Amino acid sequence: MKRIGVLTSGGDCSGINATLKAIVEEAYKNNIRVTGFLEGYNGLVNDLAIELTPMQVSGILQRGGTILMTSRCEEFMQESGFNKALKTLKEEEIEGLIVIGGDGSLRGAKKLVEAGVLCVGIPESIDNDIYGTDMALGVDTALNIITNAIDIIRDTASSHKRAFVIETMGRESGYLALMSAMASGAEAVLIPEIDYDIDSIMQRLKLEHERGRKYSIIVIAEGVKKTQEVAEKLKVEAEFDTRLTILGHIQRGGNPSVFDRTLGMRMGIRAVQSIINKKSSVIGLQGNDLKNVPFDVVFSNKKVFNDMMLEFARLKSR
Ligand SMILES: Nc1ncnc2c1ncn2[C@@H]1O[C@H](COP(=O)(O)OP(=O)(O)OP(=O)(O)O)[C@@H](O)[C@H]1O
Ligand SMILES: O=P(O)(O)OC[C@H]1O[C@](O)(CO)[C@@H](O)[C@@H]1O
Ligand SMILES: [Mg+2]
Repeated sequence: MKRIGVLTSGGDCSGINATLKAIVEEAYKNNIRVTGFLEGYNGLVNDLAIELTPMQVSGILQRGGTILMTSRCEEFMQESGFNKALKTLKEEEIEGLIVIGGDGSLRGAKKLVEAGVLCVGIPESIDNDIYGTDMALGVDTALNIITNAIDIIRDTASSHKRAFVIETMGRESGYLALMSAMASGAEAVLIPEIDYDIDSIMQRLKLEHERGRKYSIIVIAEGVKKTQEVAEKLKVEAEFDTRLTILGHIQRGGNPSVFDRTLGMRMGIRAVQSIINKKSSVIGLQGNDLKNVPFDVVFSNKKVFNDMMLEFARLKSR
């Protein structure tokens, strides 16, 4: 094998650059050269190719974002764009492709496999909504940022006797909200996966305030789509001095945690080895081990919370 390709697609996260460094170094160790496609699938559709050498990936390990840039590419989802992507892979003499991205990007990778491309996916998305891996790349860093932000908000909430409604990202997944609520000791959490009862939450919080609690933190996953409504209710009906913080894109940047650096490097090395062994699959972290999970398995199952997390969510959502 002489040359492999790599691209990063969908929302970025921290840990991608560490992964790219490991991919290039592992490939060079095996006398394989690496082409980086810029801007996700747009780089395949429009042949935006660059040579990635060990020199180019030195000093990037600790940086957030992706040096390859990323995008959401509509054209790739259409037949004409997809065919252009196949043509690029042929013309650039790519013998295997590594796709680093979220569930959408991996669906794209699955289509490439079905079209005969040797392709390995690295699950990367702060949403942690990909079946077959306990953790996607970037989740741990995002959780650390969110938990740190909630700790900071707690200081001001407690000084002012306020209720704070904090919205996390995650699309349809409540993973970030639930885990950060647990890690920060939030009083309540609302996620799309679990039925919630806002009136009962308000009653509980009011009772706690009567007993001496001076502030409340309510974490809401963006997928619930009720953040404004809940904040308004707390203000008007519960008469809490309420503030709303939407954390937004600070959840997606910053230096990767040690966990994401090492996860990315391990997944990167495994991805190159899988390409060499001609194993099209998604690299999943299961327990402490990496596994090659077939694309079909990834997309025929839905990621769910374990019983303990579900119990915690139920307790905090009423
Ligand atoms: N079903 C699909 N078939 C082919 N390509 C797809 C498909 N879904 C998504 N893609 C490609 O992957 C790109 C990224 O997908 P998407 O916007 O869903 O992000 P993602 O990879 O899930 O990452 P994240 O959700 O973390 O932002 C799309 O813009 C498109 O180019
Ligand atoms: O950066 P964009 O394109 O606005 O996308 C935001 C979305 O991407 C994610 O950060 C990752 O999928 C989601 O949590 C969020 O809903
Ligand atoms: Mg996604």
